[in-house]
Amino acid sequence: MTDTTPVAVIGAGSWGTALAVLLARNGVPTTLWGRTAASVVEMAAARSNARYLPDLPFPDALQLSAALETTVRDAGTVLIVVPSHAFADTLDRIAPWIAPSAGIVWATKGFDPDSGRFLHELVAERFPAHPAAVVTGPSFAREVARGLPTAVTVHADDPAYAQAIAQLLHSPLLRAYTGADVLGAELGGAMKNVLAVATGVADGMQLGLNARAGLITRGMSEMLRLGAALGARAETLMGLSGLGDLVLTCTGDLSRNRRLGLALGRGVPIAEAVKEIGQVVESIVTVDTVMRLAREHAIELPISEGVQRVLHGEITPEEGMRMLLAREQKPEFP
Ligand SMILES: NC(=O)C1=CN([C@@H]2O[C@H](COP(=O)(O)OP(=O)(O)OC[C@H]3O[C@@H](n4cnc5c(N)ncnc54)[C@H](OP(=O)(O)O)[C@@H]3O)[C@@H](O)[C@H]2O)C=CC1
Ligand SMILES: O=C(CO)COP(=O)(O)O
Repeated sequence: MTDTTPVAVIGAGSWGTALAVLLARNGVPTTLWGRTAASVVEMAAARSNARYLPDLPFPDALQLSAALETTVRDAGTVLIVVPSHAFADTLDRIAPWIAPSAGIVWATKGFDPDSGRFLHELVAERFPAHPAAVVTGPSFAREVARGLPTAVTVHADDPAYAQAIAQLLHSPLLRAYTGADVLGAELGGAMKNVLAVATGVADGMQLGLNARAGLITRGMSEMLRLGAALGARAETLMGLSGLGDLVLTCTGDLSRNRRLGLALGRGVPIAEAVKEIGQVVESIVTVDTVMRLAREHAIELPISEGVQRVLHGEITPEEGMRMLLAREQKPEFP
């Protein structure tokens, strides 16, 4: 296995910054790249990311850069942590500079919104000869930044590569597990964002804890149904990348997707809610791909469909909840 270091973290938002700090604290030579030169200069001077992750001092060893070419050219691992809508473009931008032996790892959750494809499909098509892995699981950037105990999972077709990347991240307070189901790991991380909006809406409408638990469980069932049709392993979806992240995002108020749902459930217009959150809210684009995949495979996903219709302004949150409650009685497991 070729050297996985140094690591270039591409994307200086909350999660890219938290991962870069974690890696640097682990003694991994790491450079954090941000797309706006002025904010990189600010971060370098303040030794922190005031906009996305305030109060997290950067370790001395963490390097900052606004120069994509040199950052990528020198890297053994390019760790992409941009929002899903910028993922394909980021692959294009790193392509001229990436070393032939460097690996591509991503912590982005979602699909390519233009094509509706999985991110690993984009990576495999563009970089067939490079090792590749996805890092996912229940991990609020703010908690990782504070050094609170966290478990993530790294999936790759090549188990040795998953292990090598997990080794970089693993530390006394961050357990990094491994797996070989890239599709399943990506599906869980994408779908939980959509389902978090639904539980947020219910909580925003003060429908109670029973409703929340019912939505999480029936949401899990939607994840398993779509996963089975796409070839994901059920164990993956019941693990950190699926159930783990679903529980975190549906119940934790640090989640931006949950907060969007909470605001909608309280009657706040979507544009206002998104502006107030001020960070990426992946469900807004992810939901369309989830429903496209569901239709292609003739699978009913009533909760995800309700979220799609609410996010598109076709129905109100109240109508969405009424529709779910009015569905026919049926066995829990078909
Ligand atoms: N935050 C979290 O707790 C976790 C997030 N994730 C996932 O990580 C991904 C990134 O999220 P997160 O860091 O939270 O997002 P944030 O909203 O915190 O930050 C987004 C970052 O992406 C940058 N960005 C936006 N568009 C582009 C582009 N076209 N090219 C390069 N950079 C761009 C922004 O730059 P600028 O400021 O210049 O606009 C900003 O630095 C998402 O897919 C998310 O689901 C996964 C696990 C945990
Ligand atoms: O993916 C996350 C935690 O695992 C972050 O969730 P949000 O994007 O909803 O904030």
